[in-house]
This record gives sequence, C-alpha cells and structure tokens, in this order.
Amino acid sequence: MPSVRRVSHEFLERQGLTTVFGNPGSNELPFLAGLPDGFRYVLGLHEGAVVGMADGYAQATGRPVLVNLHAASGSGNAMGALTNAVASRTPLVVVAGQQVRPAIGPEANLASVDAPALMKPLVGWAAEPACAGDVPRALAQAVFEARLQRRPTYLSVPYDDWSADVDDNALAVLDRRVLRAAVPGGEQRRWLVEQVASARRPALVLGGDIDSAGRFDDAVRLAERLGGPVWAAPSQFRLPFPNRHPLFRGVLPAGIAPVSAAFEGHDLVLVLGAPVFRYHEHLPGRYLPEGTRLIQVTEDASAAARAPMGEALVADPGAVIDVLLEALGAADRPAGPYRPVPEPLTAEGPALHPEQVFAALREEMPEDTAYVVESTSTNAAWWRQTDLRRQGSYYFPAAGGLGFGLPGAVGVAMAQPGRPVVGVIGDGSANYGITALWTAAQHRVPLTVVLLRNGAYGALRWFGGLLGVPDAPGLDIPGLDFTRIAEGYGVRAQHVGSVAELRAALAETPEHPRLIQVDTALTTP
Ligand SMILES: Cc1ncc(Cn2c(C)c(CCOP(=O)(O)OP(=O)(O)O)sc2=O)c(N)n1
Ligand SMILES: [Ca+2]
Repeated sequence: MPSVRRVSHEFLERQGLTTVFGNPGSNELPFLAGLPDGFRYVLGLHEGAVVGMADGYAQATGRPVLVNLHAASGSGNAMGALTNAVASRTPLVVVAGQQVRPAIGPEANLASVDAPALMKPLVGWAAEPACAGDVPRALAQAVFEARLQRRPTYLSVPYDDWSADVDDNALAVLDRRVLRAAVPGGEQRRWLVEQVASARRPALVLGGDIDSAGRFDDAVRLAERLGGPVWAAPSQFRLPFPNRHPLFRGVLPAGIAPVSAAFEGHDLVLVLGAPVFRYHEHLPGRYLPEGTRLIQVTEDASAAARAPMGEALVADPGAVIDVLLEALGAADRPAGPYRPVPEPLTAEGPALHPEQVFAALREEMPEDTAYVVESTSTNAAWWRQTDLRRQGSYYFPAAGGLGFGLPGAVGVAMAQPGRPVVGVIGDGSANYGITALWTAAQHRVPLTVVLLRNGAYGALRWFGGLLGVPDAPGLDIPGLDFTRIAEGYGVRAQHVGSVAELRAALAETPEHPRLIQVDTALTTP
C-alpha cells in the first residue's frame, strides 16, 4: 500500500500546489523526503519572509500555495505575516511538522503542544489528524477550506505519520473536486438589479477582492455605466480601480463619521468585494447618512455576517458585476479624461521628497509594473504621484503588519517573471522581512527594491503627534545602510543622491534582484 507521504504528494500535485515556500526543521524532513519532480521548494531564512513570499505569490497567481513550517517556534514566527494573509484573504495552506505521536503528550523537545489552538483564531481552519490514515483527507480539507473560504489554513502532522501505509479509502481523496457556484439567480438577481437600476445617485465602494478576482476592468465598465463616484474600501491592500480615473475618489477614510459624510446625498452605496468596513482611527458617528441604503456583495460570509449595517448578499462580486452589466447595459456616455498628475513636491536639503521618487518611478517604469508598497508615511505622496491603470498593479500589507513588503515583492516577482515588479519599502519596514533578499538572490528574481531611507519610523512620528505623544521613544532608526545589507544577502545595491541618478538607475532593466537606496525627507501619511 502507498504511504501517507506518497498519497499526500500525489494529491498536492493534482491540485497544483507544487511550489512550496518553507523553512525546515527536523520534524519537516520526512514530509520533504522524495518530493516528486515538478515540485519547487523555495527556502526563506525566516518564517515571516516565507509566509510573505507565499502571500505575494498566491495573490499574484490567484491560486492556493503550500507553506511548510517548523512546529511551534516556526509557526509562531509566521503569525505576523499570517495576519496580512488573513486580511487579504490569501489561500495559503500551512503544513507544519509535529513530534512523533508518542512524544507529543510527554511534551518532548520540538513537540508543538495543542498545535491547532496556537494558530486559531488567526487561520480559518486548523487541525492535527487523529491518526496517520486521516492525514491525506485532512490535507485535502486544508486545501479545499483555503480555496473556498479564501483564508489560510493550518495542518500539524506528526512526522512519523508520513511513512505510515494508507488503506484504499484514503486514495479516494485523489479524485475529489470541490467547487462553489456563486452567481445570484432568480429572486436575488431580480432584487439586486431593481435596487441598482432604481437608485437615483448610486455610489460604488470596491474592495481588494475585485483586483484579486481579476475584475479591475469590469469594475470600470460598471462604474461608467452607473456614473457615480467610486471609492476604494478602507485599509486597501490592492488597487481595485484606476487611481486617476475621473470617477475615482480615492480610498475611503478609515473612520465611521468621515465614511458616512462621504456617502451624503447618495441613496445607494454598493460595496463589492470588501468588508463593511475595516475602520482604523476611532471616529464615532452615524454609520450611514439619513436616506442612504448600503448593499454589500462579498464571498466572505463572515464579513457579511459581522457588518454593523446594511444588507448583504453572499455571492461572487465579479459574477454580480456581470449580472448588473447584462441587465443595465453599457455606459451611454464617455467617462471623461483621466486626472492629470500634479508637479511633485520637493524637499529642502539633500534628501528627496517621496513625491520626487514616485514621479521618477511613474516616468521610468513600464506601465504594467506591479508595485508592492510598504512605506507607511508616504501613502499620500504615493497616491498623488502614481497613475495605475492595470489589474494587479498594487499590493500593500492587508492587516498593516509590516514584513509583507519585501517578501511579498519577491513572491509577486516569482509569480509573474514577465512583468516588472518594484518593491517600494521604508527603511523601517525592510527589517521585518529582510531575509527575503537572500531568496531573491538565490532564485535570481528580476526585482527592483526602492528603499526609502528617512532614518525614522515616520508614520509613528506622525501618530505620536496625533495622539499627543510627540516625544515617544523608539521612533528613530539612524545609521542603516541597506546597500551593504543587500550585498551581504547577495543582492546588487546602489545609493542614489538625486532624481537624475534615480532615473538613470530605474532606466536599466534588471536581470536579477537589485536594491536602490535613496534618502527621503520625512512626510506625513
Ligand atoms: C510587524 C509590525 N511591527 C510594528 C508595526 C508598527 N508600525 C511601524 C513600526 C511603522 C514604521 C514603519 O517605518 P518605515 O520606515 O517602513 O516607513 P515610514 O518611515 O514611511 O513610516 S508603521 C507601523 O504601523 C507594524 N505595523 N507591524
Ligand atoms: Ca522610515
């Protein structure tokens, strides 16, 4: 009879999970034994970088990705990066090693005590099979749960299970398919079309799921048909709409009162592919203005269930866009010209203003460049200077957990070798995932990292002022030289001191990873 390992590898191969991001310990080696041809193991030097790379890769491919981590110590290191993957609804399947079954109870060294509980409530589903024979089925459940719920799952497997034999029943998992139909039909379809068609002043709010699901261009068609304003949902981790489109009003402010103010005068707010809402600053007020109805369409049943107001339809937002376009027809007038980009602000002294850096990127990088951004005090500068009009152009840590940016950029670049990828990374953020540079060098990933060095946790300086703590300690990070750090990980690096030098560096097309460090002035987010 085949072993648990053989059946598990075969299942993963049939499901397309053949790229494994991992950092191994002794517990994991029996799973990695005899990985079939066609599997690719991508080593990360820290579990935060492993999960960040897998998150970027899964988002860019749109498919579930396997992550292999060490027991409690490795899984614990991954928790921060997993908060982002949970918020971006990335389907990661984490398989972690566990001590052999007889050693778990006595808590031998490397035993992960109550492993599934360690990861809940972060992951959507977590388990440790009750016996070796159940491992293939449990692995299948972890894959299907991740794919259907679009949420990371976690499976802890005692390492003596992999060599155990399975019975015929275990082989049944190899032919399993689990699909979801999510197009509203009948009464739901009629109700939704009627609500939207009868709205006098509709507004659209789009979530990251619209971009993840490849519906960026369809959202533009729907918006131009409705003719009303379009916002990106708060805490945006992907760009769901062209940011200079004449109907685009930017990212909704992340507070209850300002969101309600934005909706003033609109009788219907249609939220597609986003929770309602991921507020951030606590700015209390009415959830909605008088006379405004909100309808949320999301595949995430939990998000629909926990929203504090409005009506919700649990369905595929992309399919709903198709239904509305079919029922309402195309726009009857052009949307008008895209908004022009303002002249970039400049800074006093030798450091560049972030807007000068972003203007150089806009002018030097190809239009289809994908940007992975983690530079928290420069968001306002970024959206003033960037002009993104393509699907999959923008990634940001979905839960605000730093350490996604650099690994995520490596993952996105690995997933889309033919597309230019740029990581725009702050000198604070870079340290949370810095080891991903080594993986990028080992895999010769064609990636540009623009490292903004302002010598501080800039966003926290701003928050300190906002929260009345202007003299908070621990907000300065002087003396970091990422050109030498990058070279130490095998990545070619240079420091640029002017816009001209930056543009010249960007004009070169990288064959391998490269880091460009530039000193920037402190700005407010
Ligand atoms: C894992 C983690 N640790 C700490 C923070 C707190 N934090 C920190 C430490 C920030 C400073 C980031 O500094 P940076 O250099 O990357 O960017 P700016 O200087 O532009 O703010 S922003 C922020 O929310 C976080 N969000 N995530
Ligand atoms: Ca900084």
